[in-house]
Amino acid sequence: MRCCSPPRPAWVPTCSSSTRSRRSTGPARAAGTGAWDWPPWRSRSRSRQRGSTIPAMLLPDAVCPHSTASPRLGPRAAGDEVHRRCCRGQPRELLPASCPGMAVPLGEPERGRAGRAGQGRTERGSAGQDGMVQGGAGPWDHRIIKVGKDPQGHRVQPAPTTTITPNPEQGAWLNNKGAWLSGNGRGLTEGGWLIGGGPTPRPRRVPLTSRAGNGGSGPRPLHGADRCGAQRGGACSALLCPRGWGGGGLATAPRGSPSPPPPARRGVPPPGPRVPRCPLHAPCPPVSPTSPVSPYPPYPRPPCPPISPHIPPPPQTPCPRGAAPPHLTPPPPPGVLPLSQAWGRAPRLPPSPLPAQRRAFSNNKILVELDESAGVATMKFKSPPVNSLSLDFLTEFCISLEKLENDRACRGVILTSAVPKIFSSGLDITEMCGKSTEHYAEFWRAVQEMWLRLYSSNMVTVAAVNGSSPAGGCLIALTCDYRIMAENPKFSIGLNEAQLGIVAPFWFKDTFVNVVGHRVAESSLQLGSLHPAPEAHRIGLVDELVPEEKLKDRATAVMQQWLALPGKGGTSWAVTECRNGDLTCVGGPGIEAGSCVSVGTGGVGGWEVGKLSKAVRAALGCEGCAWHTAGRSAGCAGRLPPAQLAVPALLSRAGGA
Ligand SMILES: CCC/C=C/C(=O)SCCNC(=O)CCNC(=O)[C@H](O)C(C)(C)COP(=O)([O-])OP(=O)([O-])OC[C@H]1O[C@@H](n2cnc3c(N)ncnc32)[C@H](O)[C@@H]1OP(=O)([O-])[O-]
Repeated sequence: MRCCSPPRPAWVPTCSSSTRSRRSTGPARAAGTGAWDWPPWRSRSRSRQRGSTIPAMLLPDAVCPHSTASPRLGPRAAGDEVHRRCCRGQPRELLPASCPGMAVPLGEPERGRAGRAGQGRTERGSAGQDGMVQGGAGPWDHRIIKVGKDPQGHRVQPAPTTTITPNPEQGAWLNNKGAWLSGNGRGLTEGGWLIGGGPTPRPRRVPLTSRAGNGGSGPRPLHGADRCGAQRGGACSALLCPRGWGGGGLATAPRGSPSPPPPARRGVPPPGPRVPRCPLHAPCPPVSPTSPVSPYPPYPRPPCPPISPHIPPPPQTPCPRGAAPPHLTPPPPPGVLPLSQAWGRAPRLPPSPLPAQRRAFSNNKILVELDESAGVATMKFKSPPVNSLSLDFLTEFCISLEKLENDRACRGVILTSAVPKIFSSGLDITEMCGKSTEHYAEFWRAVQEMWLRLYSSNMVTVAAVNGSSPAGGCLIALTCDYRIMAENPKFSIGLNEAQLGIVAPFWFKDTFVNVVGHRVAESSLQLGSLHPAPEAHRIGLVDELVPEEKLKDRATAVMQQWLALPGKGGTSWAVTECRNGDLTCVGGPGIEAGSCVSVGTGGVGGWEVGKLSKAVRAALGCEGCAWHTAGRSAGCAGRLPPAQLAVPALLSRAGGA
């Protein structure tokens, strides 16, 4: 603990009276009382300033209580020692009168020597100047009075005395406020003012061994070594050391001596200890706990956590991307678990097939259901009571068929009825009587358009006849590629126009002949027969009979069979287009587009060229075509002459069938 250290004003000089007493000549204002003639600029003359100290001998010589702590030492020595330790740095007037240190001079007085003008440099030994460095009694007690000159040498108003404290451990200087001081090469500065001392150590100023090499073999003689504070009993101070470590700056350090410490930055402690600073003297004593070494208490660092010798593995987290599908993961070797099981994760199931995408659209007459995965559409007639082929029905039929034609996902169409026991009753009789001519023309164009579109469709067409199908209904079934009829004797099918007193158009007849043959067709057409399902199957009017409940599945199976053939739907016939009365083959499997050119004017119906005679094919100019279907455009259908006249006329022009 520190004793005798009451607080004092910062500007009050410390213990300077005793150090000045020996050489001062001026009278003391309050001799024996400890009063000070201070500050010096208040004195009338400089001589009075220099003599305004109280001789230490005049201080009361009492017994310091600290002297009892050192029985080995005498009263004076003990008091000196105690004062050095405990009472240093305190003004005399604040010390107790009983302290023997009051009667003990605190070391040799160090008077500043006037520096050269303009440099602000002060050196010891020049008493009576502004700068004054006073060697303290202890290693940390060095008092410096501001020189009263700015770094440019101009005389300025002196500032209060500043007490600096060297910190050998940290290699820096502290003022009495605990702030770090810096040096400018000519002395320590504080706030830009030179506060005394000689040149302070510069950064990395290596001992001048090179100078020794230039001027001699050994180190240069010490300059002012007798004034070294360490030799006087105190520790070496860089400021007071005559060897240049802050004091004289003229000596050369011996070889191998440690480098001088870099100048401490204000507020930034230099790294690492710097003792000893003087290579000639003993290391500075350890810092006394009572010394104002560092204003900052040691920062209590928290203890480091114990290091466990075993570092547990990180927790296993499932891979966000998951494992590869099983079908892509090679099977592990025998006896080795797959990674999915080793990681405790269930294997990923194979990707399920895409759900069947179904689309449906309907109108008032027809319901269309398209299975995109199968590429098959189902057209269900829903025009009760008998699915008669009215103008509206035919129009809706053509629109729905065209939609499916343009849909690349559709490759086949199954035609069936949503009306029980009735597939279609044929042409709507009400459309053919009591109407205008324009209506008749429109109706017949619609009938021909329906037939042409269905006959020339690139899609596979399968008729699932699930009810009676007379006349026009039979034509729809005959136009399809395949006919499956419900095995019900009550359901009948055929061209019965003769029973109505009308003649079936030639394209009705030709389509019928193409299916059942000429003789059967001739007999059936002449009689207008309706053939029950078994008979229709027997004459070849339908391809097969199946129970009604299996009609849909059978139609689907037949469709898959057809779709499995090469080419879309396995169509093997060409399509021609009628332009200005000419039939032009627009292409087909194995047939070059434009290779077939028709003859004559006027429209014709459709034929399968293979079914035509050689003369007809020669007349059409398409002998090279194995299969030929004519007529597709509406304009062609509009100019289509009556079938009864068209075919004979064409055949007669070609030279007869
Ligand atoms: C160049 C010309 C080419 C011509 C081609 C053709 O297709 S010509 C066409 C040749 N087509 C035919 O000859 C078909 C003849 N019809 C039949 O054979 C039967 O009606 C059936 C077997 C289709 C259904 O028998 P079922 O017992 O289940 O039924 P149901 O008999 O009780 O009749 C119910 C209702 O439907 C009515 N209606 C029927 N058909 C048509 C029609 N086509 N139209 C309009 N309406 C028709 C019928 O009048 C009745 O109406 P109502 O009196 O209730 O107001």
